[in-house]
Amino acid sequence: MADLKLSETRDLTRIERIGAHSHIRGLGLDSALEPRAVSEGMVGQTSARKAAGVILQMIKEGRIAGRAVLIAGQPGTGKTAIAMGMAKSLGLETPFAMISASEIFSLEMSKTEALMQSFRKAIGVRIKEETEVIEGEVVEVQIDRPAVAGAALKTGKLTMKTTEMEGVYDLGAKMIESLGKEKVQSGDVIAIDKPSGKVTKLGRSFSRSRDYDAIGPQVRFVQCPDGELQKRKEIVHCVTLHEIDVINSRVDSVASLLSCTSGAVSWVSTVMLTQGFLALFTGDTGEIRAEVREQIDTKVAEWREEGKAEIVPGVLFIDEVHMLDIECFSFLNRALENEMAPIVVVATNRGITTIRGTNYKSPHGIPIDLLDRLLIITTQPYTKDDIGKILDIRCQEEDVEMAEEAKALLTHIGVETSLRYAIHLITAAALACQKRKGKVVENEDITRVYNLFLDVKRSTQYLMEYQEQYMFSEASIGDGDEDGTNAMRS
Ligand SMILES: Nc1ncnc2c1ncn2[C@@H]1O[C@H](COP(=O)(O)OP(=O)(O)OP(=O)(O)O)[C@@H](O)[C@H]1O
Repeated sequence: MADLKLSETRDLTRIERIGAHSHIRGLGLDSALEPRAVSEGMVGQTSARKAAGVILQMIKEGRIAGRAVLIAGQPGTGKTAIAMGMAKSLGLETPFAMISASEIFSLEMSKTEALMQSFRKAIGVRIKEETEVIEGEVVEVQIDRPAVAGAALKTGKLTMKTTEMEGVYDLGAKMIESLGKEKVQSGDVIAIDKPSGKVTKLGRSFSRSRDYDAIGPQVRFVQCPDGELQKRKEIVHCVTLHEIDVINSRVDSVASLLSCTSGAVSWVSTVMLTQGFLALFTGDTGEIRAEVREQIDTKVAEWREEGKAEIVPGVLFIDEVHMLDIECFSFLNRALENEMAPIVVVATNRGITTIRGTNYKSPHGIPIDLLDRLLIITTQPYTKDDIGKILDIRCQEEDVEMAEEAKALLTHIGVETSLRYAIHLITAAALACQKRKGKVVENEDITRVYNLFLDVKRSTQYLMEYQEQYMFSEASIGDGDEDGTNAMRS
């Protein structure tokens, strides 16, 4: 059964999924943070990209925390794309958490708990751990075979050397097994992690390179290490505060975390190793008790003081931020004051609107006091040229070959309707093309799908014409603006 599941997973992962933003590979800036016209999947929107680049630089330098940025702009002007670009440009070690504000309203946990979890997913902890390793060139592996099979456990001796010294170590059955697994022989340069006994083959010693007439391309030659055989080495683990929270609430043994003094750091890695990172993704997390978090924060603060850990403030992106209510906004205000807070990037396409949970209106539906804290970046509507280029990139991303004429028509549709609608038509037109056994998407395919699927303007127009036939229709013809969209909203 387990095997079956595994092979199913493999099959599934072979299918490459194309998401709305999969063509975005960064912000497309040069080293001076100047936006390139078309780069890393990004087109136009130069001033917003440049501003995002400055924020990114602040994050990378890691010195500031608790700043908040608002990306405001009309629908489909690339707010989420810019946030994705920021995420892609951050190194793997800087956490990036992304939520849509509506996600925090659930019956399973309170809104503020959901927000708190998102905050802590965006705060990284780089934990440094010292471990002892034995590193050197193997001179000899000598295994004493028991006279009678199975009579006693195998024992043996391992002789290792560096350029300066040589040492002999007694081997137990477990070590013999590890060395056997790695096929360790004399002339190999190996490292043995002392606490776990894990053997890593670093390569073959240069001094042995003449031993062979023919050497396979996979053989790696390394220098015989110098200095002591036994060394202390630093290992770095990167986890988020949320991951530490989850592990602790799972094993429910903060006590074990707290009881570790010198070995506190290795406690994290031991739990990671024994429970595995996968443990983090299974089942519901539920609410995490405040005292668990408090204790973890105290412990992390201690590690920081001892130089064993560093905080890496990441990015928390909250899309559709106008969906948060007044309680959440007040939570955000306070959470941003915390010295470990991540950079919070929020986005909205709303104008002046009601703050959820109140009767008051405010720009973007965000209370003025929070708004005052935000660095505001605006996105601008796209030019025809930009739309054409984005559609071109999307065609490449979706592996769709499109005739120049058809691209021009699609760009025109994008200008008249919306960029999103035009992007959606790419896949549909490619299917229409496939159906007529064509290889290249032509005008006829675009026209076909344009007539099959309505854009917002035509859909509204249709509603205005046939509203009597629909239930509970309240709009009268004169209600709307030119294209009737206001009437639809009302
Ligand atoms: N400058 C850009 N370069 C490349 N692709 C872009 C750019 N701007 C937007 N896109 C693409 O256009 C589509 C719509 O953009 P996006 O979802 O980022 O808009 P948005 O401003 O977040 O919209 P909304 O306000 O409706 O959430 C996405 O597929 C996005 O990747």
